Formats: sequence, C-alpha cells, structure tokens
Amino acid sequence: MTETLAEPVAVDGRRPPPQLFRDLRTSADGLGAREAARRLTVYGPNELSRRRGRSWPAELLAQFTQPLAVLLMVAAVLAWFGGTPALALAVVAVIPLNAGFAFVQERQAERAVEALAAYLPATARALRDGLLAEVPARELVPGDVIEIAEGDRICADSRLIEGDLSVDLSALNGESVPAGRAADAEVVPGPLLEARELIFSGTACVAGQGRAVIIHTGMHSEIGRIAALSQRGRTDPSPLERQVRRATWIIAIAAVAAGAAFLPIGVVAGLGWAAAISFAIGLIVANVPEGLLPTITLALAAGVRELARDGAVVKRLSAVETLGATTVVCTDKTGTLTENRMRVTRLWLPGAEIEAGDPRGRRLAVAAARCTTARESGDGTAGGTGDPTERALLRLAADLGAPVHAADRDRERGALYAFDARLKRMSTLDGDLVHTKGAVESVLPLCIGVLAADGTTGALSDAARASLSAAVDRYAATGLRVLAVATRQVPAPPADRTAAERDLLLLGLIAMVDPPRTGVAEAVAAAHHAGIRVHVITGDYGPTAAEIARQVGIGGDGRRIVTGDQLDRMTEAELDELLAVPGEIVFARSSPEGKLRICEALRAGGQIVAMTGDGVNDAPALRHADIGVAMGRSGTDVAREAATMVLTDDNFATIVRAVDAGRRVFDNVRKFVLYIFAHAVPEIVPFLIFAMSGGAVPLPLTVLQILAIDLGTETLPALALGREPAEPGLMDRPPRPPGQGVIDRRLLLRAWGLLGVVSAVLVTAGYFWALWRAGWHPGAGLSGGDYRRATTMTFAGIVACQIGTAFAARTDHASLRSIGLFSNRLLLAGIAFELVFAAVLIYLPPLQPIFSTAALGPAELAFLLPFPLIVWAADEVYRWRGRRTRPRGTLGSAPKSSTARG
Ligand SMILES: Nc1ncnc2c1ncn2[C@@H]1O[C@H](COP(=O)(O)OP(=O)(O)OP(=O)(O)O)[C@@H](O)[C@H]1O
Repeated sequence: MTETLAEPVAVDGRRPPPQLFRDLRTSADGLGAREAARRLTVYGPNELSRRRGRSWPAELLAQFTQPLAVLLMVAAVLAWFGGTPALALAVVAVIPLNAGFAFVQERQAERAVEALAAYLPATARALRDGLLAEVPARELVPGDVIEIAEGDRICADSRLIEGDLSVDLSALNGESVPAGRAADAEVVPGPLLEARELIFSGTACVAGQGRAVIIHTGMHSEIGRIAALSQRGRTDPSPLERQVRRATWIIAIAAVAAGAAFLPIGVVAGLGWAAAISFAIGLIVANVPEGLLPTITLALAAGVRELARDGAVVKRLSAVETLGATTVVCTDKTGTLTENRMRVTRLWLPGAEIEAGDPRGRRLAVAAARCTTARESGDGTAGGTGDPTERALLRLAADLGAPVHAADRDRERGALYAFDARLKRMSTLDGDLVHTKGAVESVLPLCIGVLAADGTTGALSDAARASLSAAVDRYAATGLRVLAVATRQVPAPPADRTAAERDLLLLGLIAMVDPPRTGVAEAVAAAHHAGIRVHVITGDYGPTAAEIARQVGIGGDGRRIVTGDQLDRMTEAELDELLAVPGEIVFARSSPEGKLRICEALRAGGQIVAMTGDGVNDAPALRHADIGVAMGRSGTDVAREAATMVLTDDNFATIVRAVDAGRRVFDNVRKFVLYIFAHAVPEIVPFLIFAMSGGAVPLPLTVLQILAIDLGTETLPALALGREPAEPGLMDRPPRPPGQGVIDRRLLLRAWGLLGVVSAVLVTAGYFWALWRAGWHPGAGLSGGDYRRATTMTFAGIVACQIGTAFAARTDHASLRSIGLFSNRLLLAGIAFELVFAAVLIYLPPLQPIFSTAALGPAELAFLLPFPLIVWAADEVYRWRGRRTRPRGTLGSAPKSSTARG
C-alpha cells in the first residue's frame, strides 16, 4: 500500500465508522501485520515520552542544598574564620564527596524502580491479518482494531465499533463514577471526553465488552496531550525514610549541641579559641550521619531489584519495608493457591451422574460452552485466551464431539450478560435460547424445572434437589469447583438481564478440578513459621475452598468457613471479634465489598495486611491493604494498577518469598545503622577525657582523624552490611510489631551501651598505653612524635574496633558461626579497603603531618590485634544471652514443629 495516510491528528474520530475506516485506511477486520509494522515506523511507538523527573544536574544540585549539606557548609565557613583553613578545606572536600555519593545511590534506586516497567509489559488484543492476537501495547497503531473487555486498560484513543462498555475515566477527568460508552451511541456535539462513542488511552474498562478502531496513539492521544497528568508525582517518603530522617535530625541536633558545649569547655581546658572551634566542628561533622539516608534508599532498591527477579514486582521502594512487617495474608484461591488449570471431571444430570467423557453430557456441555467468552485454540491445549473455567467448558464440549467455535458463538449471540462477581453467574442469548451458568446457589433459585438429557422436562422435585445437593457436597468435599447450567427457550429477545434469567430449566452440574500449585503447601508452612496468618477470600463455594485450604495446610485444625451472606449480616464488632480469634478463616462466596470490609477490619485491629485480588472490583481492597497484590498473568489491568505488588508468576509462594526479602532488607538497614552508630562513643570519649581532665591529658584524637574514619574507613563496610544475606531463623520469628521503628531502644543500647563502650575502653587503653610508653605522666609535656604515635593508636584502635563491630553487626541474634565468617564477601572487601585506607594514612609520610599520624611498630600493632576479637566476642556473648532468654517462633496459631534456634 503506497497511499499516504492522513495525519492521525487530522482524523476526526467523531465521524461514523464507515468514514472513519476510510480516513484511517482500515476496516472492521483491522490491519495486516505488515501494514501495522509500516505505520509503527510512521507514527512511532504507542508510548508517552517520559517527562524526566528532574534533569541530573538539578538533582545533583539538590544534594548540595540538603539541610545537612548546608550544615557542613556552615561548619566549613566557621572553620575558615576560626583560623583552621586545613579543616575548612577538608570539610569542603567532604561536601561534594557526600553529595556525589548520595546522588549516585539515589539514581541507582530510581533506575531500579524504572526498570520494573520492563517486567510488566502492557499488551492489547488486536486484529492483525484478521486474527485476534496479543500485541504489545507500544506496537499499536492508528487503524488497528482492538478488543476490549472488562478489566482491560485502554491503550489508545479509539472509537467503539461494536459493543457497550463502562469506562473509568478518572485518570483523565478525575471522575470516579464509571461512564457508559457504546458503539451505536448517537453522536452529539460537545466536549471530546464526553463523546459516548469514544474511549481514551489511560482509562480502563470496568464492565462490558467491545471492539474499537484506534484513532490516536502515543503522544497524539488525549492523555499524551495532558501527559503531565499521567506522570506520577514524587512518592511520599516511606515510614522507614521518615524515621531515619527524624533520627538523623535528632543526632545532628545533638551533635551541634555537643559541639557548642565543647567550645567553652575546650577553651577553659586550655585550648585556644581556634583549636576549640575546630574540635567543636570536628564533633559536629563526625556525628552527623549524612550518608545514612541514601544508603537506606540503596538497600531498599537492591531489595526491589531482587524481588523482581523472584517474580514480585514492587511499585514503591517503601513497600519492601512494609512487606517485612506483614502479619496477615488474605489470598484468593483460584490461580493463587491453585493452578488455575481447570479440567472437568464429573457431570451431574437430572437422574444420572456421569464421567466427563460420557456422551450423555453433550447437551449440558454445549449449553455451558455457548455461555462463554473465552477462546480455545484449535488443538485445545495452549494458545487460548480468557477465563480458565470457560476454557475447560470449551474443551469439554470439544471432547464430547460438539466443539463450539468462538467465532460462530460470537456471531450467533444475541445478548451477553457478563459474569458478575456479585451475582456469580453469566448468561447469553443464543438464537432463541438463554444459557445461564454460575454458582449453584445463584442459578438454582432461577430454575423452575429440569431438562433431562433425553429432552424431557420435569419438575425440580424434592428427590432431584436432594440428589443435587448431595452431589454438590460430594464434589466440594474433594475440592472440585461446581457450576450449575440452565437454559430456556424465549419467544422474543428478553428486555434485560432480569427478564432473561428467569423460569430456567436446569441442565445439570459440571464439576472440575483445579489442583493446588506445587510449592504452595510449603509456602503456607513457611508463613505459619513466620507468625503470619493466611485467610482465604474466595468467590468459590465454602466446602470447595475449605478443602483446597486443607490441602495446602491453611487453617490447621482451626479452620472456619464464613460465607458472604454471613459476613454481610455481621456487625463491625462481630467481624472484629471473629478476626481477633486465633485461627484461619475461609471467606467463601465473598463479594468485593466483603473483601474491603475484611481488609479494613484487619487493619483497624493493627494488622499489616497483604491482600491479593485480580478483578476490577478488587481494586478498592487492593488500594486499601498495606500491600495490595495483583496477579501479573491472570489479573486485570485495573487490579494491577491498584496494587502495590504484582506477581509475575501469580504464585502464593512468591508472596511469602517477598515477605522474607522485606524482612531481610529491614534487618540489614538496622545492621548498618548499628555499625554507624557504634563508632560515636569511641570518638566522643577521647574528647570527654580531654575536657574533663581540664586539658591535663592531651587530646587523643584529631579532627581530621575523625573525618578519615567517618567518611573514609567506615563507608564500604557499612554498604556491605546492607547486602548481608538473610539471617538464619529470619522466617521463624514473629513479624515485627507494627509500631517498631528501625531505630529502637535495643539497637541504641547495643550500639552505644555495648559495642560503643567496649570500643571506647579499648581505644582509651591503647592511647594511655602509648602515652605510658612515651614516659608521659599527667601534666607533663610530650614530644611531637610521641604525641602523634599516641593519637595514631586512638585512630587505629577505633578502626580495629569497628572491624569487630562489623562482624558483630552481621547478625541480630544468631551466632557468627551459624552464618559463616566468609559468607559476606562484600564485607570482607570493605574491611580490606578499611585496612588499606588506614594504613595509607598511618604509613605514607606526606599524609602523616596532615592527619597527625606516625608509623606504628610491631608492639603497637600487637596491642591492637585483639581489639576486633574482643569487641566481637562481647557482642557474641550478648547475642548468646539474648537467644537463651528470648525464645523465638512462639507466636501464631498454626501448628509448628519446634524450630532450630539460630
Ligand atoms: N465464567 C464464569 N461463568 C459463570 N460462573 C462463574 C464463572 N466463573 C466463576 N463462576 C462462578 O462464580 C463463583 C465465583 O467466582 P469468582 O471468579 O468470583 O471466584 P473464584 O474464581 O471461584 O475464586 P477466587 O476468588 O479465589 O479467585 C465460582 O465459584 C463459580 O461458581
């Protein structure tokens, strides 16, 4: 085709379909694959060109205007005017170093989140060469004919040419009430967004089904024009970030206060003003934990990246942290606990119960297969689309020698009353026959009789009802899903759904298996070990769901079934009470509203809730849960958008793995916070000794030495702690209490009270030992060389102690032996760097005068050698005692074998 196309912007989408087809050089059968490829090069991919958040120079600049950076600048200015230009220069050098570091880390984190988009490719169903195919949304072009069904995201501005839809336009106009759209709507002039025949990119179909021809794609679409609207704003800081920011500030203020307090003390103790100011600044600079926040962001980003590799795409960094605190998982059944691969096994007909292969079931099978919207590929194995339940019905009909072809079915269909999760049934009008299928409780009340396999009709006798309900119970007890199928002949097309779904004749029941997924039982056991409760919220029948729950180990012996009706009748107080009792619950025949209520009640009870969902109606519950979990494969686009986490493999086990990862990331943040906080004590104590001795003891540590530790030797080991593998027993302990912050009393006690104090004692001992060796006594003077050797002992002592601290910080309660000395290679590299860095400052002659260092001899090194061991051993004893007094894995309701302790 060589004709040039009209510019897509010039096409008037409000013309009737025949003219529109002409303008767009297409037809109701869509485009050919080759023409589509050609148009793709002309119009470009169907994407919104990303408005970059901020350009990198702006972002880098922002790092320099952070309050803490400003604090450092003020310190530099003070140092300059205080007469210590060397210190001023050192501090000035620190600022870009820090800013650069933070900038790189934040960029990396951002990139990790951006890369997630690649894990969730958006697709659409388009007609190409006359066949319906799954096409990446970015390859859609004007002229393509797409099919849209409930739950789909609309990927391009299009005109409906077939069907009725209800669309959620909130992304475009903020209106949350869905609007009706129809192919045959009358064209009335008015605002484009209100045109009843048009649908727009970025909106979602919440009900109905139809076909549409694409008019505009990418940046030519309405949403492209108002692209700013679709760009997500800056995400709120996570609770973790907020906590750390607060802690950073508290520490910064404390450091400034300590520095200010030191000033007069220093002067009184005999330091000149200049020296006193320089020390005060040193204290401040040393103790402000500038690097903490970016390091945490990076740890979260690493967690997000790992999760994505594991099949869980998390949309917000902070979700990683929330995941770790999860106390309750509410999961649906079909597809998450089970394989979502249905196979019909048994049929119940009025008067007979037969195997799926029995030809007597043909009429029932055909009726059910006509009442579907799914498609099954020719060979009946792979390549079909749509609801697995319906595909099982299509296969059943085919196996019985009466295949129902999707194209014929759709052509002959007079009306479709789509599956409604509340009604739990759907119906179609095929010629003069209404076909209805759905949950037994939903269909049976609409029936006035039965239609036997031989074509005779009869009453729904008590005997028939008894036999039917016995069959339902029997099927459900083995975990089979049961559908009732009914039919009716109508003289004229019914006016609406209610008119169609009445006076039906029951054809029979269809029972199908959907076996539990492999690995789910293990994942449920792991969740129980971790003190996490698992409730099932399903649309399916109670006993069926309960049996599947039993098979995967949910509920142990305390499993209860609560039906949707029972839930609706419960007051809030009753629901709270129900959820407060230990044990796990199967919520059967649940409605989307019920799901939302359960979620709210659990959260009100202080639980951290992860909730799965896949339907359009699940979106509110997904948004409300702490972690909304949508299915990447079977879920609707609407659910995926509402969720915080999308499972690319739809597997329950992945949720548990994500909780595991969340816990690990949270733990690791605590590890490096512990490590960074611990060095404050041995750095401050020397100043206190100097001040309290009134200057009789020479200052044990210089300002530049402090800076060398905080901004040099410490950095890499701290980063490496953020990548520590999971501690043994991580998933054997109960979830952390929801209110527990990352920095709690226990952490501070361990950092300052234990690791800090032990280090301070050792470091001070090293300093005084060096003084003693130099023949010093209180009040006596000291030669420059001897003084430098003594301060070097303090400096090297702190470095040595921090090596011990690093190993101690690797676990929260487990022994170092249980995780292995060499299991964190990054940390070993970090410590090697730390040692080389310290050695350079101590032994490189040009640096010695700057950092007031002197080469240490074998005796001094021998003195320092046990430092790491002593610090580590002290903490090892502390953790050992903790393990003895704090038994783990004692929470939760589920039966559990006693677990190994650390
Ligand atoms: N395509 C369908 N047509 C008619 N009825 C259906 C269809 N799919 C499901 N049903 C009926 O509606 C009930 C609820 O289905 P729904 O899809 O809400 O939940 P589910 O798939 O059984 O479970 P879950 O909520 O765990 O995914 C089913 O038990 C079945 O009886």
